Amino acid sequence: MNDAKVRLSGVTKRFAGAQDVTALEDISLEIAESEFVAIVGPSGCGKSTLLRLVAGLQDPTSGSVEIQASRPGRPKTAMVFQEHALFPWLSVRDNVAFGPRNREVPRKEAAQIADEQLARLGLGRFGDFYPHQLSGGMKQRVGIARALAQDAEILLMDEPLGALDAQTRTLLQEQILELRQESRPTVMYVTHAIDEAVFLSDRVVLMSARPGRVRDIVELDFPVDRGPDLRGTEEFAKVSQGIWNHLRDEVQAAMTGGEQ
Ligand SMILES: Nc1ncnc2c1ncn2[C@@H]1O[C@H](COP(=O)(O)OP(=O)(O)OP(=O)(O)O)[C@@H](O)[C@H]1O
Repeated sequence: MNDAKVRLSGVTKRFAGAQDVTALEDISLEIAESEFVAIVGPSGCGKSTLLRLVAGLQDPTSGSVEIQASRPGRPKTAMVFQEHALFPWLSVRDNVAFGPRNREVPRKEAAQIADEQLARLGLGRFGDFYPHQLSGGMKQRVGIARALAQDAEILLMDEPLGALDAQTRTLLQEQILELRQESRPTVMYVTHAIDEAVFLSDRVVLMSARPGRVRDIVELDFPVDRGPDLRGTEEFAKVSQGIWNHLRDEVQAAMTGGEQ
């Protein structure tokens, strides 16, 4: 891929300690502009580590991570975490405006950006609220709005719906799909939920039990303008089952201790 937005080449990550842990081994992966790539794999296979390496929060032990910048000054990455990680002392609006304010966007403009992103997530009325006044699903939407407000080259989402109940999760999956259709961001999306990966993405990267390697990459043929009905189709069930069949051994290996 010549025009890769993200290029991971032979990335290995080891953590030194009483017991050395190889979290990731020889990961090579390219992600195109506007592509939505889901990453699934058993617990502990290094999915979060992978996102942290792309975010520049950690360095690979060997190999490289390159991000193609589209314009100077644009943040490379913005992260959405499983736990919303909002600042409790800031209003919802100020939480979302935090990224733009950090980039020295004037206060009024940053508030405007925040209000726009909150409106996109159906939270237009809640700008003056504080995080403790919101439900878990609303907080998570604020977390997503906050990441979107950073207008980063790549959106990194680490199990963003993992802590939510099934119904809220289903609704938020649909919201994320709409956001995707509106603005076509480049996304790396870690999830344990195979149906979520299939519903949202262009490709699903299947990882092995630790040390995490790319075991397979499944290309999905569903169009970007897919709707919620996709979930009820035979093809959706077939693809999801196929991914689970691939993953089952890895999940079992992780449960019995993996390689280390
Ligand atoms: N800072 C660290 N120091 C030492 N070991 C670490 C560190 N961060 C992660 N690890 C180890 O690296 C491995 C991969 O962790 P990581 O959190 O990336 O996995 P994961 O696939 O995201 O897991 P889960 O699905 O359970 O969230 C684990 O064995 C973990 O204990």
